[in-house]
Formats: sequence, C-alpha cells, structure tokens
Amino acid sequence: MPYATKEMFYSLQGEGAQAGRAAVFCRFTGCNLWSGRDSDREKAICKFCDTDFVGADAGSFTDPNDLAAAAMSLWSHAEGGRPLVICTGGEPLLQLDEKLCAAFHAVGFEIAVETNGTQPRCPGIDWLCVSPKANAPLQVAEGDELKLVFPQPGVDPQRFVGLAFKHFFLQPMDGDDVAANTVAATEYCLKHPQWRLGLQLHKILGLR
Ligand SMILES: C[S@@+](CC[C@H](N)C(=O)[O-])C[C@H]1O[C@@H](n2cnc3c(N)ncnc32)[C@H](O)[C@@H]1O
Ligand SMILES: Nc1nc2[nH]cc(C(=O)O)c2c(=O)[nH]1
Ligand code: SF4
Ligand SMILES: [Mg+2]
Repeated sequence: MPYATKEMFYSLQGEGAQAGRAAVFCRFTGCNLWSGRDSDREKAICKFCDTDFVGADAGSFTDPNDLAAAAMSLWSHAEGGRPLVICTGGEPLLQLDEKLCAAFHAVGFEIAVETNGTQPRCPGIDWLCVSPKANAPLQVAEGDELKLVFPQPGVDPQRFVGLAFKHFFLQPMDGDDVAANTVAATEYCLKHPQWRLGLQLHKILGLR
C-alpha cells in the first residue's frame, strides 16, 4: 500500500512540549476513529476533530525515500537546527512504518508523531505524543508526552497520571466552547500541577 498524504508544510509546532519549534508537518490521510465526513461526525468515536484529513492531496508514495525527499525539500531553506518531521493526520500510525522511519532518518530528520494511542508504535520514532480519546482503547501507555484534549465527557485526567510519559498537557477543546474549555483547563491545571496547560499556538498566531 502506498503512503497517502493529505498535506505537507513547514511551520512551527503549535502544540505540546515542543511548541515553537520549526518542523515539517506530514499529514497522512485517514483515521480509525472518524471517516472525516461531517455527516458521520455524530456517530464517530472521535467527534471533535479540528482537521481535514480526507484525500491524498499531497500525493501517494510507493517508495518511502520519495516521501522523505519531498518532506526534506520543505526544510531545505532552513539554516541550522535539527530537521524535525512531525507525522500527524488523520492517524499516522495506520501508515507510518519502520521503512518510512528509516527513510526519514536517512535524509536527516528527527521523527515526531502525533497519535490517538490506539495503534502500536513502529520502531524508529524519536518523539511520541499520545492524545487519548474517550471510548477508544488506549494501546500505547508510554511515550514522551500525553496531550489530553479537555474536557471530554467521561474522561478524568487522573486516569492517565500514572502512565510513563515525561510531560502531561491539557489542551482546551477547540470549537464553539473553546473559551469556556480554556477556563476549565486553566482551573484544572491550577488544582493539579502535574498537568500543564497547552494552547494551540498556531491557531493563536494564524500559522498553518
Ligand atoms: C488532528 S489530531 C491527528 C493525530 C491523531 N489522530 C490524534 O488524535 O492524536 C492532532 C492533535 O489535535 C488534537 N485535536 C483534534 N481536534 C481538536 C480540537 N477540536 N481541539 C483541540 N485539539 C484537538 C488531537 O487530540 C491531537 O492531539
Ligand atoms: N502548526 C501546527 N502545529 C501542530 N501540532 C500538531 C498539529 C496536528 O494537526 O497534529 C499541528 C498543526 O496542524 N499545525
Ligand atoms: S483521532 Fe485524531 S485525526 Fe482522528 S478524528 Fe480524532 S483528532 Fe481527528
Ligand atoms: Mg492540527
């Protein structure tokens, strides 16, 4: 199966512990928790997604080296620093595999992944961000950061605090209630200092 990509772009990581760092984003098509169609949103397992991941608009790649080269071409104007590719989606772990990780490494990338935690990780990932979803079994219980969209009905953040992550972030759920959700996440972090508030910097700054 070729790797299907929705978009690739150069921006600043807007979320989590690496917020503010320049990176190439590689957004894979497709997700196991929502079809991506608005008409299916209410019956989806994950109902609050802020992303269009439908369609291989940035290409389908049979050879992982071609995908890695396309991603690196977006970094090529940058001077210094360590090249970072952030694999997201959709759900990147439906497609990212050891071969593609090897190809990213071969062109010089450090590899970060944003995942919903329902799929096993493949070897080669350098930074793993897991964002658990209500009603989806969490298969990946360790990583670099756990980033919980908050609030999610039926999800108590304390469920996750014993897991083996270096950072724990609450990210206010974007949408109609983002202002109230930001207040709620702020109050939660003030009461539970193990959690840090993470705002989506790219949305605040108008970046991609
Ligand atoms: C679009 S998802 C793609 C990666 C993966 N499927 C996942 O859910 O982690 C990227 C990040 O955006 C977060 N996210 C999605 N919709 C959001 C929303 N409405 N408000 C805040 N964060 C959101 C996800 O939880 C995840 O951390
Ligand atoms: N700038 C920027 N930072 C991001 N961090 C995670 C993103 C995602 O959609 O996974 C994202 C995104 O879409 N844009
Ligand atoms: S799991 Fe991630 S990509 Fe899939 S619908 Fe939820 S937020 Fe969107
Ligand atoms: Mg996004």
